[in-house]
Amino acid sequence: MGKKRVQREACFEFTKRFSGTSVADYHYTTEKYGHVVRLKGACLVLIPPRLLWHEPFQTDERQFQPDALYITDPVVLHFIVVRNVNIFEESVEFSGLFGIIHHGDGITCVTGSEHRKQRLLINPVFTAAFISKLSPLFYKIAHEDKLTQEIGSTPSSNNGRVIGLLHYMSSAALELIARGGLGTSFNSFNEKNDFHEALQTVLPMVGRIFFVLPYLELWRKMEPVWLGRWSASLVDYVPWPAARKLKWGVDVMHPICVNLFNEKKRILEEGGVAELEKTASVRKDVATLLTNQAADEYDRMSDESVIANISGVVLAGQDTTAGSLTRLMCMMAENPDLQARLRKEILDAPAAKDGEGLNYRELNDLPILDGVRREPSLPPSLPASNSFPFLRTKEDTVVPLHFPIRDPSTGAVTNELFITKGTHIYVGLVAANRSKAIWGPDVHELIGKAVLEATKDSVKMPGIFSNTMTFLAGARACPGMKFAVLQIKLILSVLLPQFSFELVPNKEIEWRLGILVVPYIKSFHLIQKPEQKLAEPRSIRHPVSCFLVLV
Ligand code: HEM
Repeated sequence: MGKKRVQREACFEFTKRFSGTSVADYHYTTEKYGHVVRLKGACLVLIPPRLLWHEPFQTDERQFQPDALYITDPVVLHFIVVRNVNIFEESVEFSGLFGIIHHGDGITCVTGSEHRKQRLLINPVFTAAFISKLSPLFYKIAHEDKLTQEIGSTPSSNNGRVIGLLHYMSSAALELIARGGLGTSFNSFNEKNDFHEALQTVLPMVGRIFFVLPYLELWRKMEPVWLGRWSASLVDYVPWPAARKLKWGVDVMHPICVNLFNEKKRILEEGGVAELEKTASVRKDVATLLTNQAADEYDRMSDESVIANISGVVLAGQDTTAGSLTRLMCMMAENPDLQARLRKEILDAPAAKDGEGLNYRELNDLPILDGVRREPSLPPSLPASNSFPFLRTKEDTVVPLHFPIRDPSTGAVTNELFITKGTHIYVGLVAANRSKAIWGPDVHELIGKAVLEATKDSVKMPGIFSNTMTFLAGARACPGMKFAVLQIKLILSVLLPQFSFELVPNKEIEWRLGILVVPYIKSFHLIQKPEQKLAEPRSIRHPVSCFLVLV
């Protein structure tokens, strides 16, 4: 058997695993396939995208999806997401999808100077100094959570109560982003809440419409505008439940974001900046910054982009945080000893003894809590870059490698990688966080405090968060990182002293990969519809198929 064939089979096997169901499938990819993996493209396309899209796929236009690279090598990642963002641009799949979900060019779908402008506008409310002021509000909301209210008031039986934790975490995260980031409330703790349901619907549905993703950007920019709107209205009649559900979610989300913006704008026009700032929990928030922009026309964002950003921040900040929190609680349930140590640490903190919530600084002073939230094995809850082409190479480029590659056909070792124009790049967030070569041989066992030690010795990663790739790196790194970390720490500090968490006996939890990482329990969906049987995950050859059918 020729070496080429072996390589092809390895690629194929990896692709099959890549499109597998469990996040755990990713944990050993670097050990098995290395830190740069070529993913084989999918079937031949009937209508070449270049006939439909003005910037055609360059690598192999005969394929519906061309070959792609799945990258976890630290030096390559640094080269791609930090140093050369102009060469490795966001893919049309990404901008088309989020442009449609948010009805406009928000931060998630613009590039270059427009992206920089939008980031500069929202950055001031994501600094440590600013976020630290949010802890009293977060503490109040954590106490309003149904989890603390309902379960806490139920007389406890010896056997405890079985709960779908993600649902509670999701409501709390939505309310935190609403009140902390937008100066409003989405009544997130109400049982019947269309907005909440819409937010939880859109991303899972994307997995079912993956093969139209390359065309969404073209569709949303379609002219005349009425033609685009008219064709969108037809989606309600197509015999394709996933597309209809996605449209339902977007149709519910959009007017709520429009109303929020109009209300803020009205307050600004009638009462000026002082009145607008009264709507924010600490004088400023994302909504006030976006509504009250500089007068300079060049620096201003269109109303459409402002609304898209309001919608984008809610979507980006809600189920990501909820997923991470639930994953951490799961980890606590799997490690009762760690859970007990963390509980003691929180209860022993002076402020906790006074019956007051811990503030930003006090939370940062707790070493076990800090170690736990740095957990590299914590799957990033938004592995978007694992789910569909994230970046596309704009020109032929030679990229340096940290881990050399051996050419299977010649045996030659290379320290550089030639990436051709048009190649799709997946940034392997999950796999990079679990690479033994990066973190050391015990990466799969690292929990809690051990992480702090491991961070010191590990290979330098470009990620902005504790050497992990969880919040990405570079110009597109998550601006909400500090916001998310405060939420996570604060909610843990409120819940752990009140509850002890255990896994339900005989029910194995599996974390599965869609656009978000979502927990499943045996054959039941853990989040919204426990009564519903889990649909079989769909798996085809191309990595794009790693979207899972979640609901
Ligand atoms: C644990 C929770 C979170 C995780 C793991 C996370 C992770 C990420 C990642 C990996 C990206 C890059 C996505 C991509 O371009 O493919 C991102 C982007 C983003 N995140 Fe987060 N995030 C979290 C929480 C939040 C929160 C709480 C907010 C807002 C308050 C937020 C706002 C955003 C925004 C606006 C972007 C787009 C940035 C841009 O394109 O420039 N995220 N996040």
